[in-house]
Amino acid sequence: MALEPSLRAPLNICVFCSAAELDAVYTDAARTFARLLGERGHSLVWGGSDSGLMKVVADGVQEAGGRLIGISVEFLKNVARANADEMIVTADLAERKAAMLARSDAIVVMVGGTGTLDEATEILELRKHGMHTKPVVILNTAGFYDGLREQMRRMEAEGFLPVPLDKLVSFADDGTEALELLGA
Ligand SMILES: C/C(=C\CNc1ncnc2c1ncn2[C@@H]1O[C@H](COP(=O)(O)O)[C@@H](O)[C@H]1O)CO
Repeated sequence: MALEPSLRAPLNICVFCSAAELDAVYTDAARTFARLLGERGHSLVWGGSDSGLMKVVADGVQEAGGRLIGISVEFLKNVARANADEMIVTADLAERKAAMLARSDAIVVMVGGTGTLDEATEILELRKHGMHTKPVVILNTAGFYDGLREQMRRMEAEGFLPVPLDKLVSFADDGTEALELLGA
């Protein structure tokens, strides 16, 4: 049975998402998710930048009262958000992904490009090998990840995955479902 919101422990939720400026179909969904996250007292762990969807999510969490934990990287530190509650600067992308995972209780993958895909696949690969057990949810706004889900189902059906797909990752249609899947 799901716990009442007031009884749920606040989580550090890591969000991977696009650094690009996007259509309202994506920004509206990101704003809604970010607001829920902040209102429920969770903290956002994210790439630290103040651009694109990353900014939309950080703004939404902060405006709703949530904490911001940025994990930037040396070559992008000049575009890091100024008013995050914490900002860590790592030496390179590999160190950054490790720090993001270490600081998080759960991971949500929102719409994004190669940067987001790189982060998502690394986190899933580590989970596959039992290097962590943190839940990973793909927020499939407007069916953006339908193709990826199809590909992963094929990997599972044809024996490419050593663990059942549903033990590796869950897909959510919106922010409410994503938090529900995390019990958050
Ligand atoms: C505004 C400028 C650069 C900002 N770019 C990024 N800042 C911080 N983190 C980034 C940036 N680009 C990629 N990342 C990380 O990858 C994910 C987004 O990548 P995508 O390819 O846009 O999906 C995101 O989760 C970040 O952690 C100057 O041009």
